[in-house]
Amino acid sequence: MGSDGYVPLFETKKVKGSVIYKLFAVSIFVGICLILVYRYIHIPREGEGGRWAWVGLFVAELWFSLFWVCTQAVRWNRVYRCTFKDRLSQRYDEVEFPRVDVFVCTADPTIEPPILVINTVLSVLAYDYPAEKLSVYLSDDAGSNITFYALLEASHFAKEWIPYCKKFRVEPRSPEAYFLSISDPNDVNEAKEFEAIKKLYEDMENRIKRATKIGRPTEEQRSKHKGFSQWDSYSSIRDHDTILQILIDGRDGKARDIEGCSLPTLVYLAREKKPQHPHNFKAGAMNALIRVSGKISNGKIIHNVDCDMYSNNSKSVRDALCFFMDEEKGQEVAFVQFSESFQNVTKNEIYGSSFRVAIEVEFHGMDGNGGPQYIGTGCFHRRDTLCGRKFDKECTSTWYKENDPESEESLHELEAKWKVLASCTYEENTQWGNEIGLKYGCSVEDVITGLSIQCKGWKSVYFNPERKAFLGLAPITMPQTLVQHKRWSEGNFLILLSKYSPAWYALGKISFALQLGYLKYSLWAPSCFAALYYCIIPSLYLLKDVSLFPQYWSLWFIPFAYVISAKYSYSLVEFLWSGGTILGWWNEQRIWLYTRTSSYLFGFIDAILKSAGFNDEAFVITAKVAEEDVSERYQKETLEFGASSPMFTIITTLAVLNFFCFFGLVVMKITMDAAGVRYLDRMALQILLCVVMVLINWPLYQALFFRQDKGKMPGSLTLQSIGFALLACACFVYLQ
Ligand SMILES: O=c1ccn([C@@H]2O[C@H](COP(=O)(O)OP(=O)(O)O[C@H]3O[C@H](CO)[C@@H](O)[C@H](O)[C@H]3O)[C@@H](O)[C@H]2O)c(=O)[nH]1
Ligand SMILES: [Mn+2]
Repeated sequence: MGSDGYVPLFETKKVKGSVIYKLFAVSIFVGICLILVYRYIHIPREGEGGRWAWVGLFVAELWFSLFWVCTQAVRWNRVYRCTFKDRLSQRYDEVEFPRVDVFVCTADPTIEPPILVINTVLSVLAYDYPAEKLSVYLSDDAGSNITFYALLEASHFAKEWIPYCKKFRVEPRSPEAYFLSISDPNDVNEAKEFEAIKKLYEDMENRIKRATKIGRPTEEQRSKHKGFSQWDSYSSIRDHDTILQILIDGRDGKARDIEGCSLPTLVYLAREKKPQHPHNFKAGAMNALIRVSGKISNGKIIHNVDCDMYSNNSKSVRDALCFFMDEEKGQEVAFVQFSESFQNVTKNEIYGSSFRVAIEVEFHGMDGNGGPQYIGTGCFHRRDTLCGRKFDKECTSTWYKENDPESEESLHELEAKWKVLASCTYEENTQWGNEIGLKYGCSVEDVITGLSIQCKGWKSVYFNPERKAFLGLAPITMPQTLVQHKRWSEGNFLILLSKYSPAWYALGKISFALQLGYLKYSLWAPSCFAALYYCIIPSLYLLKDVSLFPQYWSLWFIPFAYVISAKYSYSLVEFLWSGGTILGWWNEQRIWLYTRTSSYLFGFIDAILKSAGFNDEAFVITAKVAEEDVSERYQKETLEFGASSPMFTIITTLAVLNFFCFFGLVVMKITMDAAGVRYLDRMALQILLCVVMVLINWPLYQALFFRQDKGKMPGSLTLQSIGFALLACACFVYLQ
């Protein structure tokens, strides 16, 4: 307790042992500098073999060093947060709590099945929060009547589900996840109710799945709600009017659950779409929700989740409020970003999609430097900062003084009146998508929006509780993983080129370390060149017998050996400390290689084309379902390739090329040539690099040459990669 009796609602702890870490980092830094010195003073003279290869390596190593500095910025000042929810409830009466508007976004009923969507919706509807203060909005960018039907079913089911959750303190409150986690309650009474609610859920699930299967709700189902009539004028996903339906009206005293308690508001919105109007993807959907919710409930807090990301802890709203409502430090907090975790990662995470180290380490580092990025889901915002308000020390917020939205008219009248807020033309000649709401024109709308908020003087908070607050779905195939990384690398690179560049615009507005933190992501895309160079050129030069690294008896060998071993052992330790496995770490290195050499290259090219005005923005949605055999292979941790793609051409060619370099020549030289041993001496690091490339690509060779299942590499790629690799080796050896 402070001297004036102030008791904080949250606590921030600095990480221990940071001095040791800093010393260690400095030692690596010295090693890196020595490597650069070595490269610089040993550049081969004009006419000597390998001069340009050497210069290229120098540039690549400079790039990696710069990148390494950015990765340090998110490790120096890590902080950890904890909240005191009991103090919150002691200090504030529930009537003093702010209204919270929850946004759930969905965009495609085939790859985001309605049953998944409503599980997420139900998990947030059942938050442990006063119902009168809670409103849930579903934005459906597909404007699908099946999703609407599913939400309608959910609105009925909620009347039983919410009281059940309260009575038995259910966790998690996504019905599907709950039923999966519990087989049978011990208590007899509870067991009865459990069976009953489970039956109710399963019946609903069957109805929804049937409707999904036939592609529309049945006539009988449609006749039960007037809202379906809005689909009469619907022509396609890209061409329909606004559909706005308030399914549960919390302001209406009649909306009660089976125990007679009031229910949260529940709204369905499909904004208007017309082929000639860009719709700006998720950012456009969020902005339409901000406006519509502003009229219906106008919560001071806006909380959003992706449709696959259910709430795993019913008290998360209270956690977030501990940050916003803290009298001393809450004033400066613009948003509270929760950690993003996934329900479907396997033990050794073959696609590296759990982002362990980012979640357990790097975001804590961003937090210590002024606040994490906004990552699009599992986040709580102040409504006014999202709408562009600048930070102002004098301005204190009183949370409970709500601006009551107008409410005399009937529901139907209101829906009709507010529809215009979600029309295509509403934003014309306004600052929406620019100074107000989420920003347009960038496929990581979340990150650029969060950055601009921080540049207005606000802080953000990262909260990573032990029991993960939100669980989503990570991609489960290689194409999905690569495409997702392409979208991210392209978006983050576009931010660097945009008005809100973390390098220029943010200068002086946020801390230097936070700038570096943002740069770490912005520089993903251009990193492709250094990575490509490093995994092609040294291997090819093995064929020419040209050494590009110091020989191992040389003193210059030491910094190389130290930096490589220190950096990788540290990265392994960090990964294990974050809860991963050794194999998981190895798999992550593979994904590191594949994303850098393919996704980031395409991300880079597309970003450049886009900023030159040649290319339209696109947002490829990650699929949340897969066929049975695909899921099975995923569970067995077998890489899934399937159809061919230009990205696969790159990664397979690289793999085969390294294999040729390794096998054809190194093996031959060492076994047949008497000078083989000497060769090994001179080329130790280069050979090591090539061997690691071959080892890490092992599963790829299997997919290319040995596997028979549907998830293997298509045969055309086998031929293509051999052809390209042979051509590259031949050109290199004979033409140069
Ligand atoms: O036109 C669109 C496209 C997408 N979405 C929704 O946006 C969410 C995220 O899309 P997803 O395909 O799942 O992308 P991910 O790569 O998994 O998402 C991460 O990266 C995105 C930015 O690239 C962020 O928006 C997300 O919040 C973040 O989880 C989903 O709920 C979609 O339904 C829309 O509402 N409208
Ligand atoms: Mn997703």
